[in-house]
Amino acid sequence: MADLRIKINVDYDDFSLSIDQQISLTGITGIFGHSGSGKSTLLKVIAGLDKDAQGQLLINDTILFDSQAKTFLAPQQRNIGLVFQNSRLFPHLTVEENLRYGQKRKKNNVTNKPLDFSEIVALTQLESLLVKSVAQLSGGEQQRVALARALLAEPRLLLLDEPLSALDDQNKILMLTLLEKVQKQLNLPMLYVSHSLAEIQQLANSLLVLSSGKVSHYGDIHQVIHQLTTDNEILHQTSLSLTVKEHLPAYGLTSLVLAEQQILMALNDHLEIAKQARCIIAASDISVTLHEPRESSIVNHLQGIITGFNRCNAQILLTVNCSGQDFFVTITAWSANRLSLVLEQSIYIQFKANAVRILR
Ligand SMILES: Nc1ncnc2c1ncn2[C@@H]1O[C@H](COP(=O)(O)OP(=O)(O)OP(=O)(O)O)[C@@H](O)[C@H]1O
Repeated sequence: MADLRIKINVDYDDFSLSIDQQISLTGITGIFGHSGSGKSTLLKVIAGLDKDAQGQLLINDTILFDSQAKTFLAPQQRNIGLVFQNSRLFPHLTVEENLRYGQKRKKNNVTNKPLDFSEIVALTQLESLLVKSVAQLSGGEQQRVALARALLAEPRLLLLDEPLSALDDQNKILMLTLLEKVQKQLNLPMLYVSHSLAEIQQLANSLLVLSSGKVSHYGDIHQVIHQLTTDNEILHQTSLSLTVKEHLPAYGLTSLVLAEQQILMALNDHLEIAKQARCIIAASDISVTLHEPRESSIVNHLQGIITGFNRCNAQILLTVNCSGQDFFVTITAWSANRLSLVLEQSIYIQFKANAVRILR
């Protein structure tokens, strides 16, 4: 397993980026932060596009730069691919010519099996566009060309900086599906920058959060989302991956496994049985009861223990552990008083099937 070791400082007139973090290069790592938090600057340093950074950057034992030792690998020597918001394609060339250019940038010392041109063209759905000039393509098509061109250079790491921001909703979904497929099929680690947490949640396995040029959180995506929820930094929510058990079309439901309990969601028969489904449940969509609500139309009621009790303005954010999974629930201080809720108390949480939102 590859690791990216980042120990860098970048000083601009009004902004400093200071990062000391080791990132595991597996799957997709989301890089999230508000505008101006330093996301693009970090990607530029990794790509070798910022020569003024101080410190060290390594992938395993390979030094990408070490300012003290005056070592600096040029961008084309790093074997790192880039896809930006507005892809920089050659407008006077056809799609195929743009892609062949990507292929020429391939380094010889790659360890992965060589990629087949037509395999990448098929994967990125560009077969029918090869002879077109890129100037004739839509924004979504151009982004797919940019992705294919980056892949054909056979990078060991792919950096994506807001690759969807210029696309409409339909093209965003297409591109997200494509990126997930590409990542799995080529086993290519990706760093995916976005200021949209919703976008990152659909793709990433791990999450790095930047705040004013520093890393505020890093780790498994669900754990970091839970941390951001308890820190009141995002809309309170439970983020989880569950195994799909069965579809119940007669009832309009799909069931998911939560240890010895189950969660029912609105029927989604696109989900594959026995595969993991990633979902979120807004804390405001869950309520608590002291006894199991057997005579309610609400389909989900899970037994759990209150493990967290945080006041947040006039609301209480409860953490309730059900079968080893933390759920977040917002209730009013009035309800907390009326039910005399305390830490370690055994209660039930309840939520409708429609409250379970599937991300992928
Ligand atoms: N070359 C530069 N010289 C001086 N300041 C810069 C330079 N590049 C970026 N900055 C500043 O560094 C800060 C971080 O910029 P950066 O583009 O990394 O943020 P970001 O998190 O990617 O933001 P956004 O989501 O808006 O793209 C900003 O305040 C920006 O103005």
